[in-house]
Amino acid sequence: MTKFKTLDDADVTGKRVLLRVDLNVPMKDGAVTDRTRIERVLPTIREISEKGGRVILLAHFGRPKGKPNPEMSLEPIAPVLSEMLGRPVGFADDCTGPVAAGIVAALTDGDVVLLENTRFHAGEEANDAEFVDALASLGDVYVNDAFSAAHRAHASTEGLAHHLPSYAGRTMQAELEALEKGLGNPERPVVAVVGGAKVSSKIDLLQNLVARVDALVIGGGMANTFLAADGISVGKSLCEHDLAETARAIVEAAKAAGCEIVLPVDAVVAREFKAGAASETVDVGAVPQDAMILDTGPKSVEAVNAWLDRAKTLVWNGPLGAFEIEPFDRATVAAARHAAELTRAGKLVSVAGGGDTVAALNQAGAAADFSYVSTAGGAFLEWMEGKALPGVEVLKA
Ligand SMILES: Nc1ncnc2c1ncn2[C@@H]1O[C@H](COP(=O)(O)OP(=O)(O)O)[C@@H](O)[C@H]1O
Ligand SMILES: O=C(OP(=O)(O)O)[C@H](O)COP(=O)(O)O
Repeated sequence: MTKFKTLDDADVTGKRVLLRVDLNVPMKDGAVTDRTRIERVLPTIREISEKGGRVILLAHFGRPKGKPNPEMSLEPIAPVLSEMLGRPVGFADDCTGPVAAGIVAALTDGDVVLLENTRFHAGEEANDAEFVDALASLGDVYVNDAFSAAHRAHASTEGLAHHLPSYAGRTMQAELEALEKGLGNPERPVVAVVGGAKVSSKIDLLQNLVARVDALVIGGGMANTFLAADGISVGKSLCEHDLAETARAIVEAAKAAGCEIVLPVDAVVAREFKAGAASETVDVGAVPQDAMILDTGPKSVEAVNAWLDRAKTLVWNGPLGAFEIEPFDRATVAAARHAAELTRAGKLVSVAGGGDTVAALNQAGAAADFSYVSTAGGAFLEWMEGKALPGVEVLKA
């Protein structure tokens, strides 16, 4: 088991506690559409606040590439957090500089404040020493409760731990314990389902993952890159053509490891990405040039479900389609409900994670039946791959 200091070891009373959380939640039209990540950090916030700590929340939202971007502001999340916590949550529209310093200086014991998106500064992702210093000057203690961002060696997820006494939050602790318990020694066959849209940031980890699982089901936006690498035309679909070589290497690595790669054989396509857009189901070899794949087709879902029937353990990150918009939720909902049924019947250990994956499982009414639902997607897959996560490693020091 991972050994690091937890809140049991921390003296937070009267201290300014920089608490890294993951508030990168699914949102639509300015409203939070899935609150799971917020719910999961409430115990840590409450514990520090009740012990008299001054809670200064650090978080990112989206990928603003080091520049302020009003569309990726954390401001709309503060009132949601306040409602869920049942106490006021202040907001500072910068995470460093005079605005942040002023709001932090005015805190009294037990107060909670959220600072604006750390990724509005290029120093965050660069883990730049000057930016880390600026953040560190706001706190006396650092607590990391963002397991789902622990695969990033950023200033607020890694750098800060070198500067301040550092501890794991309750969610970080619980996630690692639950993953170790559920997947530390998984019963085989193990099936991994990987979909979603973060193709370039997740494709590399598949290379190692294939050595740890018996089948890798590739769906969602991720599948298009593999289909294209196989010479199949995917029209206007989300696809990273420059990763074709990587995709082919993963298929070879899977062959060598005896892992079966399961790719879609049919797809639901549309010409527009909006609710009610006309859609049709076609074989993957017949995707029209002016259309995009927005969901995995029914024949492919049957193949996925057949693999779930054979499996003893499922690990899942990334929806099989653009589930936020009907009817492109069908494959994700069908596979999620099938996995939930098998889990309820005691036939499958099912572990899923990722901000959007959790939202999709909630939408399908399947989340409660899964053996474990992690807040993490990429971090969870990297953990599964056997990789050391920078945000966890630094807490062990
Ligand atoms: N075929 C597709 N085309 C475009 N987007 C897709 C497709 N399949 C899935 N997606 C999108 O993937 C997103 C989730 O991807 P990702 O962020 O990788 O998952 P998670 O947050 O669970 O880790 C969703 O917003 C969904 O709409
Ligand atoms: O949503 C997240 O990851 P996930 O999509 O893998 O679940 C985390 O907040 C990390 O975000 P990032 O992938 O932009 O670093």
